[in-house]
Amino acid sequence: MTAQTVLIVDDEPDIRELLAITLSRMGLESLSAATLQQAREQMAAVQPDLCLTDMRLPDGNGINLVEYINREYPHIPVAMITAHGSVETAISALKAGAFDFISKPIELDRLRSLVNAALRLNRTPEAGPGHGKLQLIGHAPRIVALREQIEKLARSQAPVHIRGESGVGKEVVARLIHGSGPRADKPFIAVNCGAIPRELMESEFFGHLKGSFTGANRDKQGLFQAAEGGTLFLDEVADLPLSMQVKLLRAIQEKTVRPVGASEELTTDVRLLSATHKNLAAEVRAGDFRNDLYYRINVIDIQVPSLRERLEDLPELVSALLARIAGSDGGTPPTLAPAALEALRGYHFPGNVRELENILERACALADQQQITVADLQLPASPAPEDQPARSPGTVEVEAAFGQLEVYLEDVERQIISAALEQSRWNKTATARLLGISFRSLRYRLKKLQLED
Ligand SMILES: Nc1ncnc2c1ncn2[C@@H]1O[C@H](COP(=O)(O)OP(=O)(O)OP(=O)(O)O)[C@@H](O)[C@H]1O
Repeated sequence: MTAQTVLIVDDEPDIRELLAITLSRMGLESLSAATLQQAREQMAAVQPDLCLTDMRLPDGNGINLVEYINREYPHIPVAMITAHGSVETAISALKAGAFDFISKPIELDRLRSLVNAALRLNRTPEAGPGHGKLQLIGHAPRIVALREQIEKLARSQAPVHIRGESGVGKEVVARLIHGSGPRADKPFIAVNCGAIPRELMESEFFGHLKGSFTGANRDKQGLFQAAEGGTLFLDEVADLPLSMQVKLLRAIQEKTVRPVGASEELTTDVRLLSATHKNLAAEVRAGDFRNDLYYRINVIDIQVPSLRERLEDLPELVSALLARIAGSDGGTPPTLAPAALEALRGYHFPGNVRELENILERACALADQQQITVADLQLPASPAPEDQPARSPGTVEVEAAFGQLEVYLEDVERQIISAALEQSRWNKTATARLLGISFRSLRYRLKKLQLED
């Protein structure tokens, strides 16, 4: 088998040499480039298995190279070498599509584990959401797009924050990101941050030593240690008390944890995924969530649509869920009478897929025959108008546009672009990606709408 090849892009010969020696000890070949231009040429000529790039290059910066590789060679992982303590660069690199980053001075152990993880990516033939038993059911355009996003994110080590109402499948998404990536054979540990008593939080996350507090009768491993090499999924992360947020931030920044009662810190290698049904940005504005932690965990942000927004998936979800329910009883799945499906279509599902699952489970128990009727569903009455979910502020006001359609549309466009810019922290590349338009198109619109700074 021919050795795998790594392209090293750095203008400092010493660093190139150090990296090349380490890689050759791992049985890998390396190529080097001192400039962006040389890197592009090498990429075209050789198509390496991994690219490691420095941030500052004589003819541009490493982020440009990350973007270029992602566009032209999306199957080749690229990692960024960042200056010590340069959080912004690391986060920009991850947002631009880098699979991971390593900071200077380069620790060789960390380099080896990064390289191994990157090379494992190319050897994960079954990679891709949906492998194994777990599946994101549905074919609505937003679910199809989400599936593609999961596949991409599975290849990266970036922290991902998953937003969405209760029961939409945020944990399913997190499990798929983990299960489709290079950490798949390592643990996936999910924790509901709202369910841990405050006084036990530190010990739950970081572990404790026997005797470190009353009731600590033996050493206990924390969640970080349990997730070592794998993924820690912080569900309902907005519910973390502020005191714990500081400690978590430190653990993420330093990649170390200290069990309660221990004097030594332990290094950790854990990918963080998080989720909440709350608006985390609003929690930050209200002072209930630390801005610095938000910035760290929300490097990539994805939204899972509510069931109301993808009702076209109802038939597929219903039959998959009925099969799942029947499977656990060992029987043949019942079917849904056409009127029952219609009734479900008219329901607003505040609890989303989880609620659908519960409704069907109850209906299966109630149904006399193999077919579920409207009565078996026992759907709650429609909520009073004041209980209905608030209409989105972006709702079209048809009459306001009469006589001034262009002005109205530009105003809508301005609001959307401003919100996207804010969400992407004014990173234009990320904003264009979020909106699904090209960078050039975004620049044109910013000028047209006078949003340029
Ligand atoms: N697209 C989907 N495909 C298959 N099953 C789904 C899907 N979405 C949700 N489910 C199922 O719905 C239930 C709820 O999903 P999950 O726990 O992932 O939701 P959640 O958004 O994390 O909820 P919460 O906010 O309450 O933690 C699970 O049983 C899950 O298997």
